[in-house]
Amino acid sequence: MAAHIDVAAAIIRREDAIFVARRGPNQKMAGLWEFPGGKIETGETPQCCVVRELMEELSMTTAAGAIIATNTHRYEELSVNLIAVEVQMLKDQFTLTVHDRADWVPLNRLLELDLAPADIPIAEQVIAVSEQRGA
Ligand SMILES: Nc1nc2c([nH]c(=O)n2[C@H]2C[C@H](O)[C@@H](COP(=O)(O)OP(=O)(O)OP(=O)(O)O)O2)c(=O)[nH]1
Repeated sequence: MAAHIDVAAAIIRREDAIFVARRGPNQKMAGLWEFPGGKIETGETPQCCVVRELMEELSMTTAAGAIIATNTHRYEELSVNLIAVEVQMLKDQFTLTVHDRADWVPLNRLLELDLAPADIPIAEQVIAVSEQRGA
């Protein structure tokens, strides 16, 4: 049976744009765009995980809110349960360490990115939620 992991990913919104990062050359799935985050450790909430990972990988100071979307994707050898958490940046700064690019992408262009496969349904749910909220 394929290994299974729970991963928390940050949905950081600024006006009509979402923060995305591209997986760096030393990471699995290098070159694909993702919502930054990482594996949830035992006993950790998705919110604690995402705040910790954003600090570790991007030196970003954040606060996490509600879970906005989830998706389980089966890669060849790994099943990833991706939990997308709404996150606020508390300071407008970050530093790339594991990613090689980051960008703010308008919601209506999110699906044009070469996203990690698990992230496509998450992006669709984020777009749907924003449309329901009327913004
Ligand atoms: N962080 C993150 N990982 C994702 C996304 N989509 C997706 O399929 N993944 C996969 C890639 C990896 O197999 C796994 C999380 O890996 P990671 O490398 O970011 O997590 P981590 O920092 O805790 O891992 P590690 O380097 O310590 O091994 O989930 C996403 O949007 N964000």
